[in-house]
Amino acid sequence: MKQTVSHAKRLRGAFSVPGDKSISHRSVLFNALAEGNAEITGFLPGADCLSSIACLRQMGVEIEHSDDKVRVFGRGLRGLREPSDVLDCGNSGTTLRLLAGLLAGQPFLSVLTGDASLRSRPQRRITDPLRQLGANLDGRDNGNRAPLVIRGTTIHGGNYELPIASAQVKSALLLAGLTGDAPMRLTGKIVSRDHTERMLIAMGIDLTVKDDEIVLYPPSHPVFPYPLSLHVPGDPSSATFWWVAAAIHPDAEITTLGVGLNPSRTGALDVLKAMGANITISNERNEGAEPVGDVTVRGGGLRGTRIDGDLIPRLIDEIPVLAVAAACAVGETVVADAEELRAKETDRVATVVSELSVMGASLEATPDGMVIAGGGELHGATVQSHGDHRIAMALAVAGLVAKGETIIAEAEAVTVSYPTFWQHYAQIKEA
Ligand SMILES: O=C(O)C1=C[C@@H](OP(=O)(O)O)[C@@H](O)[C@H](O)C1
Ligand SMILES: C=C(OP(=O)(O)O)C(=O)O
Repeated sequence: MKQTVSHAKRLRGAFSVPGDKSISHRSVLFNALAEGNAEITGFLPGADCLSSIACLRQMGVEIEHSDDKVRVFGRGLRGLREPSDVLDCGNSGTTLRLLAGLLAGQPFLSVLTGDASLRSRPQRRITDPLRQLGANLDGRDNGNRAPLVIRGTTIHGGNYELPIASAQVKSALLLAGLTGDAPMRLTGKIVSRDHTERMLIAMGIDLTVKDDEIVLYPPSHPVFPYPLSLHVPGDPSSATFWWVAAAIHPDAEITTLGVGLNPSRTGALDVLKAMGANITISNERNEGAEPVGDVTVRGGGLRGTRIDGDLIPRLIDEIPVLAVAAACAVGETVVADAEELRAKETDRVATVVSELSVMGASLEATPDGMVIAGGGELHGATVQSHGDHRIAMALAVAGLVAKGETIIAEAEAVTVSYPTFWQHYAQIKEA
């Protein structure tokens, strides 16, 4: 599908973005292992989370789902059954990697695959440590690419030092550890989004988090994990599209209501503040295990900044749209230490640089990020999402300030994480 977008005179709106993708995945994956039933509201009905539901159903988990409401009938840590077919994770890295950990300790055979993008993404980051813990799994390219084949077995606890700050790797190992025969201790780069830790603790799992280590003790009593009913907060990664839209537009005021403000996810807010954006946070509260609030951004000028180091895992999925902010800012922005961008749905260094260049931005790829000159005027053009949801939405935001019309090819990719994106896009322009 091609979507044509054009310059907006003004932007206004106050609305809730859909539920957090990371928490939605975890809400169904973890509750499938619970001893009892859980009700989830605010669930993200995006294609990625629907892949998680479909895979769980293939393993005998009963799940009722209607729009943003989900009921999961937990089967306990040892109640899943062998799927009779390959498990298709679609476009979702989170589904594939968390399931690989979860299935490593289940007593049956499973095969995990996905679409062409997912099958091209690196998996040794999970297969290597899982093998070290005793898992029996393999895949194409010596275990580095899906399809992955898992012959479930007893997982041994032990120590693993995480070489990359990845919540997917951390979560895969913790899920494998749940059915292990000894405690699992993770050290190294353990600081990344921490929804798994928060949720497992809330489900009664004995898990301790310190500055330099996470230790998980496999539950010894069959009442664990408890089911966890929850309301999923709005996704800050989705809200960032509107925060940037408002920040780069001279006549804008947009409020995103009930957005997750977990500090491991708010790097984009910190960067926009450092760039001089006019941001107000109100109504801060806790919902379940997560902090939330309302975020209002008003239009104004931005200046260039540096995005690197510890900030990167706190905003990795927001970099495509932050690049749009940087292209509209005065002065240079440098993104560094972000080689992980190259291992997402597309090589997001390459796709951001090629598509924003077509719109007149002046930016260059580096091995671990990009340098964006800033200050240039964007103009409409025909651009490609390359089937990547975050690239499609970042280009749509650029189109709000570009001169003339922008045509975005493969714009349907937004359904992966934000199925109502185009409705909200129309609303903020018409309000
Ligand atoms: O754990 C998660 O829910 C996610 C972790 C991040 O990936 P990495 O763990 O590969 O950094 C992120 O990019 C992805 O969109 C969701
Ligand atoms: C990288 C992403 O997701 P995943 O790894 O789950 O495919 C994303 O949503 O930007």
